[in-house]
Amino acid sequence: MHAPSLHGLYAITDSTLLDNGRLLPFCEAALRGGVRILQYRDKSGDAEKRLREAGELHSLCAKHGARLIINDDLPLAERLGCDLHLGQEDGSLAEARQRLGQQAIIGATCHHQLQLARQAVEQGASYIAFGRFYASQTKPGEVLADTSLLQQARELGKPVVAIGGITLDNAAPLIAAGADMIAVIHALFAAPSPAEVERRANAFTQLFS
Ligand SMILES: Cc1ncc(COP(=O)(O)OP(=O)(O)O)c(N)n1
Ligand SMILES: Cc1ncsc1CCOP(=O)(O)O
Ligand SMILES: [Mg+2]
Repeated sequence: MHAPSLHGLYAITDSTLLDNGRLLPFCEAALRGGVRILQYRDKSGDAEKRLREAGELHSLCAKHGARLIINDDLPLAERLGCDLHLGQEDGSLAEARQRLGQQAIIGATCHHQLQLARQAVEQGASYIAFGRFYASQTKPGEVLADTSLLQQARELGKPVVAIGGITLDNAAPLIAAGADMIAVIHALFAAPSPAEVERRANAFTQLFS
């Protein structure tokens, strides 16, 4: 496994948008479009399906030189040898670091609070994620974060992720304010076809060049 670059477009799957056989073709299109960090985010609670889908995505990511990050589920990440993203209610970062090892990418949700990011870094997080920054169809109830937080968070010395309602039209100010990665669900995977996912992924990726 090559050294991960925690920079650029961070694509996150959604089990509703990517149902009916769309998960693999849409994710492959995103990878063709330049995604190198993909998160498997599935809230179904169907353990068998989650194991199968995450395994398939893991192989796909390996083919494209990308990393697969599992949302919420340390045992699944451990079983597949994947990376992990944990929210504030998703278990201990320190335990995850201990079980997945020093090389694993482990991300932490810090909402709109620098203090949560400080704690996450102390507990071994590889990156710190803030948001939502805009109106999000996926998580409308999340508290809004201020763009100034991104610049402040850079002082913690870890890659900074911005998330929440990010589109091709509103991403640039977040990158300018200090986001190393922009995490996107709807503006990428609500696309009507794999070709359009690839086009959008490519356009997001170019915002970083
Ligand atoms: C990159 C990234 N940032 C934030 C989140 C949100 O995590 P969490 O607060 O645990 O909410 P759920 O995604 O689990 O609903 C994330 N998944 N990824
Ligand atoms: C998981 C999550 N955490 C904060 S906002 C959000 C949703 C991001 O999805 P979208 O890009 O569709 O707003
Ligand atoms: Mg979570």
